[in-house]
Amino acid sequence: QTVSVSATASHPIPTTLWGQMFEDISSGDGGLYAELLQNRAFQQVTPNTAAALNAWSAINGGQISVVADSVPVSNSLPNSLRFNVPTGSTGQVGFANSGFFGMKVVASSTYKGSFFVKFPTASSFRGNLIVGLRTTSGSTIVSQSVPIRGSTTSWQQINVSLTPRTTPPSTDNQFFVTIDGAAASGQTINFAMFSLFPPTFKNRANGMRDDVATALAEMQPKFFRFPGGNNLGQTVPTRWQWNATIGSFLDRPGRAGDWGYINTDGLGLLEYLLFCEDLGMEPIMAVWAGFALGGTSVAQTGLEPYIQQAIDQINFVIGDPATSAPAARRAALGRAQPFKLTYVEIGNEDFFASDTYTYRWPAFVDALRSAFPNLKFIATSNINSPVLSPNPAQWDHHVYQTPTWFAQNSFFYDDMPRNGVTFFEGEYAAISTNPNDIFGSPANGRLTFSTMQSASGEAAYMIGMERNSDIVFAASYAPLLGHVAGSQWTPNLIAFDTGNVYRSASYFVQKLFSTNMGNEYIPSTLPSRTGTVFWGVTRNTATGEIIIKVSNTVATQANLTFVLPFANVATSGSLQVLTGAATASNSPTTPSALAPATTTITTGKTFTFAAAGFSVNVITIKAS
Ligand SMILES: [NH3+][C@H]1C[C@H](O)[C@@H](O)[C@@H]1CO
Repeated sequence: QTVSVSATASHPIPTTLWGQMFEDISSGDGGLYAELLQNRAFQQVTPNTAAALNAWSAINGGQISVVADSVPVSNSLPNSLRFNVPTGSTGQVGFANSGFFGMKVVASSTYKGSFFVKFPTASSFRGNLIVGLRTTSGSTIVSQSVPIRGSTTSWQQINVSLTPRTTPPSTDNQFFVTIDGAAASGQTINFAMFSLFPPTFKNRANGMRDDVATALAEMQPKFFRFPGGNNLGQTVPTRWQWNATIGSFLDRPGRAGDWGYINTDGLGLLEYLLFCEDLGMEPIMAVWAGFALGGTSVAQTGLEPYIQQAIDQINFVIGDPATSAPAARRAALGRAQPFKLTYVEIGNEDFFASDTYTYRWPAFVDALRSAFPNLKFIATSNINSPVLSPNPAQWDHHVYQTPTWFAQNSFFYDDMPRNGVTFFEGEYAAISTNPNDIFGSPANGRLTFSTMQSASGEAAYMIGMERNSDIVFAASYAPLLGHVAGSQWTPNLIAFDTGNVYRSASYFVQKLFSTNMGNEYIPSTLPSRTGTVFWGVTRNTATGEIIIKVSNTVATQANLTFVLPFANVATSGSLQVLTGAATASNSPTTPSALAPATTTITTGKTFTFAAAGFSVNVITIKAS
């Protein structure tokens, strides 16, 4: 196959083309968000139930229960941990938190802990709490003594700073609080709002888990879609609400998330926005748009308060503190300057409620567009079905399919009309090899981790989106992150457990495209729509490099001859290649089965290239 490359670019590559979609789907709390304690503030639990004590356990006979405190630590956090030392206790008595499937502890790292404590009734007790980290088998890793007294009947915040000298043998570790049982026999002490942070990404307070955030940063993503996805809201009262996710932890009630567990909302709107800036990403921010996934749509006559809440959410991001209360909240939290925001998504997957989207879309867009005329609003129902008014200028298209589907739909956007409407491929992934049961179980073809076959199929589809990036302005694989021990969805771009991060085959494909984007598209001989090998050419005008991406989606090697029209073409270029067996994948048991390799290849005005079976290739050549 000969590929003739054009001398002139057809269109600029949008700066936002490759990015990340994020929602908390076993990926926020216990994942990207660095808080180590699970159920840290007993949010949204029913007092006096075993479930309320999730992740908490007693030590040496300590009696613990979650109670609705008569004087809670804050209005948003009505529950406390009631700790009673049985009379006749001996030895250290207390309780522990098991984190999210344990917690990673590393020597010489400093773990910053805090909690609130009070005696519900005054007593003459004076003594010390021992606060620290221990292995699940009970041996202390590091601890600190904290004096308390029974006269403290109002909430007192305690802060500890724990720096272990040794690294424990595993991640089976706990945070603990104990007291001398004999000295404290019969005492009752209340606790609230625990928190324990390891060192975070860029050392941000209330920040991100360093190894996970580092893996995200390595992709050099250009946008970040948040906070959902489904996690926008299963019911109207439990929807994501921006104002419940900012400020002090004491003011964040948490919510029942859409994936079967409580979201602390410690990872909130300001944390998302700061993370966008830390990684050089533009936000693509969703507003809840009157449809709850459980099936409820707010009636047209009842939308106003939710539209106002969306306006306030946007004002928190870009408003003027002098004229907008939500913007003044942002300034009071230390950020007077507005954040960069171009795109706002109206809802999520509203094809589940197209009938009401026909009135919800105009209600939100008309109000938001008049409040923020410079923003672009993305519709989330099926493209032009139903027809919406006003006609959306941006659509969010999602597709989960087989590897073959992606290879066969590399030309998905080639036939779209060029009429000013642009597209956000907000979620796409090859998730099953079974076209008759895409969302089924692993026994029925569902992928647990992406494979070389799925990643090369996705690459073929991405080559198509790059070719059509005059109308595709952004695309992101989904879901981005998932905890291997408790995920609601597979495959994820990045899997992680308590101590490790696993970069998938698809992760390396996303990274290859995002770190080798170029800034203009160079047309070339089109691949066959029904073929199995796909290629695309871009140029980086700053470096004078031609970037050729090739995806071979089948086992047989593909031989290509490239013909470049440029006067000067380097005789050698760099090749970054990800290749392996069709079913090869990176997983906890085979964490580095697949990794890109960089070599030098012979290039020139005309050169041949052999694309290995099941391979994704990026060739970079100096040319002018
Ligand atoms: N059902 C998928 C589509 C939705 O937007 C996401 O929350 C889910 C996983 O990426």
